[in-house]
Amino acid sequence: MEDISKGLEPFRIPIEDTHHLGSFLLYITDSIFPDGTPVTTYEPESSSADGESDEDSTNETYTCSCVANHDDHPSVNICTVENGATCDCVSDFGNFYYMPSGNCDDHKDIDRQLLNLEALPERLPLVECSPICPCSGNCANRLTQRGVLISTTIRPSSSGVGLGLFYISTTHDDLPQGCFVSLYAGEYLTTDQARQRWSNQRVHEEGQGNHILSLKLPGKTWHIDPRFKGNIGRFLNHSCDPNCVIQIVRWGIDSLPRAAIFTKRGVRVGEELTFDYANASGSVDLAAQLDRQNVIEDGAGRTKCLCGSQKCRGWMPFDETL
Ligand SMILES: C[S@@+](CC[C@H](N)C(=O)[O-])C[C@H]1O[C@@H](n2cnc3c(N)ncnc32)[C@H](O)[C@@H]1O
Repeated sequence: MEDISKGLEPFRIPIEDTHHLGSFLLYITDSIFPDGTPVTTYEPESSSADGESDEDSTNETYTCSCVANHDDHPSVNICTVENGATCDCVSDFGNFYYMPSGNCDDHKDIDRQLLNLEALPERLPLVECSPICPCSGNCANRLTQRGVLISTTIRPSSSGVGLGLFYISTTHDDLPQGCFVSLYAGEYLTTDQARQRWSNQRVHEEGQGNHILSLKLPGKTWHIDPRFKGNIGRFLNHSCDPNCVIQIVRWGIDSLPRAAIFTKRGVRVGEELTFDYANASGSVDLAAQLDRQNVIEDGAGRTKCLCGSQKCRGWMPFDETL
């Protein structure tokens, strides 16, 4: 079977059905701007082109001095909670990753880190050491920068909603809660660009589905569109009772927010990985709001949800700003 990542991820990601890839053109491991520039090159400005204020802006690049501590902490995992006082990133923003005792899935040679979801205050973005921090690439505060380290495959979803992403393993070990699955990588769009794409698609490609994930942060919304260029994140279907959750993560405080997918409970071998599309900002607010409104009575213009869970709200969440 073909590896959808074409060797770009640490392990092969077989795809069982290449005939239903729709508009998908290119596998990328991290997001890009529509002109192909990597989002790692983003430099915040005091005001943005689409007129929204950018509260995240700063004129100073945040620098981490972890390298100064290499002598005291020769271990590669220098940026841990235990060594937090010696790492600017960890002392300022915390490190919510921990190493469980024992192995947790098929790649037993990997030191698997997990996210402590219970300890993380809701909506708080994770801040990892940045790719240019002088600590080593093996630093314990860079979990989402290492690619997809669990075994997955893409195959038709049993709920009949096209392709989906499934956890596979030869060892029959469940994935534990807090396991990093992948980023939701795609093209970063302004709100105007996202609206334009969505309206074009509705006119010319009806039925192809909406892949745009909107990250609503205070004062700023970023849209990630993996329809043409993306990673395995684009194959996770929506469930009203999902086994994964989206968590906002920054690779350095002044970087763009990325969307990272983590398991929110244990996942059995063969299970499809899903998240709640209403949860894209890392918050339970919208999902709770949809429950209160009982959107089942008001489905105009929405897609019927086929997640099949007992908690199904009836309709797919829809971003009204698009
Ligand atoms: C991000 S894609 C997910 C992957 C998609 N199934 C595929 O084959 O490419 C999102 C689209 O999948 C479909 N979808 C995902 N979850 C669904 C659900 N619970 N009910 C109905 N359609 C769903 C919708 O068409 C949605 O716009």
